[in-house]
Amino acid sequence: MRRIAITCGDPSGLGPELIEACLLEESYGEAEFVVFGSRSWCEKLESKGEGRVRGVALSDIDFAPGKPTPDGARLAIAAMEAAAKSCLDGECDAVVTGPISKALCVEVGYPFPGQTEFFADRWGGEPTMAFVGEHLKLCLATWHIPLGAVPAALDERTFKHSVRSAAHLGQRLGYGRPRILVCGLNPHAGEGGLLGTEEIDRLNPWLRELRGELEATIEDCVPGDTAFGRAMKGQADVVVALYHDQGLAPFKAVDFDSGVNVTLGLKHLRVSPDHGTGFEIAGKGIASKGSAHHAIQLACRMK
Ligand SMILES: NC(=O)c1ccc[n+]([C@@H]2O[C@H](COP(=O)([O-])OP(=O)(O)OC[C@H]3O[C@@H](n4cnc5c(N)ncnc54)[C@H](O)[C@@H]3O)[C@@H](O)[C@H]2O)c1
Ligand SMILES: N[C@H](C(=O)O)[C@H](O)COP(=O)(O)O
Repeated sequence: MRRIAITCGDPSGLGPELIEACLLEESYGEAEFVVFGSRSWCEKLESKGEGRVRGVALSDIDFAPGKPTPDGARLAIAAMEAAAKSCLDGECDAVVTGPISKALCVEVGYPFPGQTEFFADRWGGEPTMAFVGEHLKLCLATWHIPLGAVPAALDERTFKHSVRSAAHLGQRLGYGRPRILVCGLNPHAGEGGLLGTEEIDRLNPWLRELRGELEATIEDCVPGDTAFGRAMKGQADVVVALYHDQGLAPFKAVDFDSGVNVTLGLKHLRVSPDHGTGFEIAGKGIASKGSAHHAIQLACRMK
């Protein structure tokens, strides 16, 4: 039996209502859940959860949907802290996080650009930000850094780690020898050096070395503008994108409702819906619970 920790995320965002809808309307087999959030939310989920949900109340404030506050950001951080500890203490096996506002969290003293970096700090390990959707599986080589910093950040260790993570993700998802497409950094993967030389100078030689090491099929860098189309046609199992929007623009266009953000490489599994706080639609009953549902499902099943 798996026990899954679930954080509320920003209590004025979509997290609480979507987690509530999932836990009270969907079935997750034998799994049990520990939810971290406001007292009123925890008590409601615990009372309606038919013995499968335990609530850990971390604030007595009733937060209004769509009206984010510094206290809400503090609760979001406290929930992450308690959930991370629940895995370290052996009480829970994995964490599902509700979406937070990074900007608001930083305003109240949070020192990380996202939740991936928080869990890496608390649990240890070398994280990879990955996404699993109905149609696409994606690993990012770099994520929460300015675009201008990407070329320098793509050193041998970072680049190879992302491709190794893609091979590992493919294997965990059941592709025996995953086929991996790695996007080039430059338009047309450099067009033979005409549009940039990182592929020729560094990335393709590193891919050649990885071919000898990994149980995976890996081509030289492919143009980023066709990699995802090829994956959609079934020509690849996992795509590696070299920076945030190269991967997440196509991924969210195609798999927004089924997409799960998966943090690989840490001591425990952490997953999240692929959407953000959605403050403008919070509390209106119009948000889709698809991504949150898939995130909880994956946490229950992925070892
Ligand atoms: N895992 C996370 O913690 C996480 C992930 C992404 C973004 N964020 C944060 O969320 C905040 C808002 O970011 P954003 O506006 O770029 O992204 P967003 O995902 O919150 O919203 C993008 C668009 O999708 C819509 N949307 C979001 N979730 C939806 C759902 N479940 N059903 C239907 N429509 C939905 C929104 O209304 C909006 O139009 C930012 O502070 C960002 O940092 C957090
Ligand atoms: N980069 C993610 C996205 O756009 O969906 C998002 O910011 C969440 O990142 P963390 O899981 O690190 O919070």
